[in-house]
Amino acid sequence: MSDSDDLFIRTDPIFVNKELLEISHLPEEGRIVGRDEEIGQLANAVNPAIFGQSPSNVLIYGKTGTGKSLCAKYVSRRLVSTAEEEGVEAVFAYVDCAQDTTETQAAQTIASSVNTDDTEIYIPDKGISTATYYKRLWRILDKEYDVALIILDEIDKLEDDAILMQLSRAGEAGKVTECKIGVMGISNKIKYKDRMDERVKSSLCEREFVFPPYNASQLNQIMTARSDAFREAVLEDGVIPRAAALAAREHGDARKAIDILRYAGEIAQANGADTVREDFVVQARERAEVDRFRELIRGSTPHSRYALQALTVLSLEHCADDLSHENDGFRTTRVYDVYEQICRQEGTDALSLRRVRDLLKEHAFLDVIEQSRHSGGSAEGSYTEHTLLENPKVVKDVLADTVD
Ligand SMILES: Nc1ncnc2c1ncn2[C@@H]1O[C@H](COP(=O)(O)OP(=O)(O)OP(=O)(O)O)[C@@H](O)[C@H]1O
Repeated sequence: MSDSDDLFIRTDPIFVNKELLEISHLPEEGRIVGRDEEIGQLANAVNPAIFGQSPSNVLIYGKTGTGKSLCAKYVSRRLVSTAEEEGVEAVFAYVDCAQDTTETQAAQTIASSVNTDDTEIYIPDKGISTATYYKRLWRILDKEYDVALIILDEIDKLEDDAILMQLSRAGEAGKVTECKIGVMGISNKIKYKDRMDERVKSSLCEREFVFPPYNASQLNQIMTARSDAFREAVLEDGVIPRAAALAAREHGDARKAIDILRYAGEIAQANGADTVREDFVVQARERAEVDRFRELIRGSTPHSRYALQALTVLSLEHCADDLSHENDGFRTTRVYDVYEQICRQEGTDALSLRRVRDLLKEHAFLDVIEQSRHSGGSAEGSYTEHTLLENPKVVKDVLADTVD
């Protein structure tokens, strides 16, 4: 090959604006689809901030990829700009509690994100006590703002409730006198609230919202709103409807629907195809599923993974027996027996049957497994069966890869 030959393709034949399909991409207002009602409700809860009054504390629940973080940030941004028009100084801070799991880290993140040059208050990355971070945070808030909204995303990942207690009581306790504080907690754990301290619960959960999974038509609109990521005429007509139908049937997760679309484009690229075809969507979906599953598992506790591993062991044995090709379920007590064996192998104490039942429920909530109630007749009463929704071999590999 001579130097005058082209070794590289000079323009991307498939994508023209691929950022629109990246995970980190935050859609603008016009691209948030199908969440008008939820956005309206959230806005209503924090609306008092515009009159300089306390916003309600809210807790947002919903499965992964249902737009919780997106809508919380969107409403907060709009609140800050509308408040400003009304002469109210508002601010919002976003904390990813999966990153900032300790009280100190979360307090540091909030303080540094609301800080301004004018305060002349210094918030170091580390090296000062939690109490000092709080003191500086309260001073900044009182000095600079009338209202502060604190978004705590993946709130269930916090080590304890300490910061929730501080934030929800700062006004009452007289630590902050000028600034009103509102907290927006976000979680995809249905059981999260049960773990909260009663006092925190009563102040933090003034309003609760559940974001439902997206249906096929909403996913279709979400993807269509980003189809300008592709070059003109590259996306074949059936691609988005197919991706939307698959994603809606499985989980209603917008992030994964968008991943499927991006992967389908990448597969077209890898195949040197001129267009993105419907059959690429099916391959893309498989890749997106493994990714999705890996992400769901990464955030879970060791015991939550052992419970899942137990169900995987049973499912694999069942496949090996080849009793039937049907995906049969396993009763909680059977899963629990295998879970206990796994705990012994791992050298850890098993949790109670009740806790393991809750862990399985969390997996069901996230569509990793499916639960069904059965009636065993008058002698036996009713019982629950658990079925793995993913391919057990994939689950096994992903679990084996996952370390804390
Ligand atoms: N209604 C929507 N319109 C447009 N894009 C959306 C919508 N909902 C979600 N998305 C896209 O999916 C991504 C994931 O959404 P988001 O982070 O809000 O989900 P989440 O419910 O907070 O999920 P998780 O619990 O996993 O954090 C967003 O960054 C956005 O790109």
